[in-house]
Amino acid sequence: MTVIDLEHLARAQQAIVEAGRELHAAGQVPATGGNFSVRLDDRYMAVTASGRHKGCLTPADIMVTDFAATPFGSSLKPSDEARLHGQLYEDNSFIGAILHTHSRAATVLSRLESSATLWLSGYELQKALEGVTTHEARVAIPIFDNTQDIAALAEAVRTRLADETCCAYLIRGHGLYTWARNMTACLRHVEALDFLFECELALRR
Ligand SMILES: CSCCC(=O)C(=O)COP(=O)(O)O
Ligand SMILES: [Zn+2]
Repeated sequence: MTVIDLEHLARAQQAIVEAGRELHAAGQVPATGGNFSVRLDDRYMAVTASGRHKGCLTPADIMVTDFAATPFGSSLKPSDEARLHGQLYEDNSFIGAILHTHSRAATVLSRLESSATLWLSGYELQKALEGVTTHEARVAIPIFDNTQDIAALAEAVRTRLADETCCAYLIRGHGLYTWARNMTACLRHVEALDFLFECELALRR
């Protein structure tokens, strides 16, 4: 029988509500863009329901699904992109939180960069990313073409990330996915990556 730790769920919901407020205020999730999740255990996640405005979430907007995005104990519709979250949790036991954002910089830069990888190097702030210790590192951010076929995209991400170490990917003309061991580190990734994307855009102008 499946048992969800309700205290853990309540903490996850609160972390997601607060992340939504912060990210909306920072211009990272305009309109109803973006979706967020927190791992509950090795099968389930707390994830935003579809179509919610991320700046004014309440705990009731955050539901439980398994990693296949099947709702558990809820009649809400999960995020259209919930399977992208589930795929990352399935394949990476260290991941505790995932944020998907739709900033202007991520949207524009992923369209300007026509190759399948955005390379970041030479920035002190890249050390805000997990595992990066020097401005001299070359940080790869994979770029996937946008699609409405989320199951196919999740498989493409799975295949590519099996061979590459990274802490984020871009979907072209769409936005950013980033992950970390917990929500605090994940929020830091969003802030740092968006700063780096803005820098890249300025350099390419
Ligand atoms: C208006 S944003 C289009 C859908 C999207 O890309 C997104 O991030 C939000 O989808 P969700 O189903 O999670 O609300
Ligand atoms: Zn999106």
